[in-house]
Amino acid sequence: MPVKLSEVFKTHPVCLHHDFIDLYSVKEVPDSYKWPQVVDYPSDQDLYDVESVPIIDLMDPSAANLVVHACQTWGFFQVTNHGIPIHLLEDMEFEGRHLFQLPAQQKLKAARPPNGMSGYGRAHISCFFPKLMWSEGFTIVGSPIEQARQLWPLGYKTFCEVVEEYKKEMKELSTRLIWIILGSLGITEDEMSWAGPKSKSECLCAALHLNSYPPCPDPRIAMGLAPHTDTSLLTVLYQTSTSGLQVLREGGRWVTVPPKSGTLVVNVGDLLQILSNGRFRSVFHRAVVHQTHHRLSFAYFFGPPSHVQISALSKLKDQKRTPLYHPVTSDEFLRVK
Ligand SMILES: C=C1C[C@]23C[C@H]1CC[C@H]2[C@@]12CCC[C@@](C)(C(=O)O1)[C@H]2[C@@H]3C(=O)O
Ligand SMILES: O=C(O)CCC(=O)C(=O)O
Ligand SMILES: [Fe+2]
Repeated sequence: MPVKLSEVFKTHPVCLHHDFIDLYSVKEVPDSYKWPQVVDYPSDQDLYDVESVPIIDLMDPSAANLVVHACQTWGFFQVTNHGIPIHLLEDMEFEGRHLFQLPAQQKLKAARPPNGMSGYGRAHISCFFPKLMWSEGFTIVGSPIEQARQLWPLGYKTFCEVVEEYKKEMKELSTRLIWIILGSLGITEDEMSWAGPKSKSECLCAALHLNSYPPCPDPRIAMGLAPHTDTSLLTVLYQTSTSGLQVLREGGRWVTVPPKSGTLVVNVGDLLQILSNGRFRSVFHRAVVHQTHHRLSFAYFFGPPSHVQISALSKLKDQKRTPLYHPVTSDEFLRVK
């Protein structure tokens, strides 16, 4: 049964108004936010971790090989020389802080409706966990104007301009990265025209999600964003200078991805795992919080058009590998997930 993305969360509405707590004003972590076993939150030690997520210079002649290797071994990598102007990252950070610093009552005016995708609210996965997460989010699917108008009836223009520019640049970078990866599998643009640079922007499914993690009185017992994998082909993440993103390694160890100015984090999503028949892995990650710093991150989820069925690429099947997953559209997949 085909289902729209917006309908997926309908039966699990994340209703904010009933039990809304303004995380910026609480002095102690309430019981509903206490998680067991959030032990290894980032310490200085983690920043010198023996193993770390690869950092790849996209101008390096061997960048393509490094990207493919990172997708196979980590499912995560950081990129430098990615072509996104630093001033745009700074502007986005400024606009993000501007948004989340608004009074709670103002932010709630742009609350995501129970059956919607866009707007202010808790993480969409929140309803699947027994405890609440120490974060707030703002999801943008399509134009941000409607929600931005609720937040700033007179001054919404700059926010929208910066967001539109950011989305445009993110789409270009994601397209470039996905073609590095597909190219390595021997896939040509004719075989997958929907992912090609010439494909119309409205064809592709993309969502921009702004995460905000307010300072937390006791980060050892709170969880910013619970362990999850992303429902995308690729995700491109900008994180501000406070660390918090952690990636799960074999053996259950969480490795921190240290923020580096001007660097972007890229990770493989579930749909690329399906498309690559398990060659590239969509890896669990989470975000922990900080006692004094307000951390932000912006995730751009790059996906196929919602009607396109994703299945193991035939070139990979030809190599006598049985398909590991059923063909699925992104909407169906999100519903099942
Ligand atoms: C296109 C997407 C991808 C979503 C749902 C929808 C809009 C917002 C995304 C996030 C953003 C925060 C983590 C996550 C796990 C969440 O709760 O909402 C993501 C989820 C997913 O990757 O599944
Ligand atoms: O805040 C972070 O670093 C992680 C965000 C994330 O995983 C997401 O938005 O999907
Ligand atoms: Fe994520």
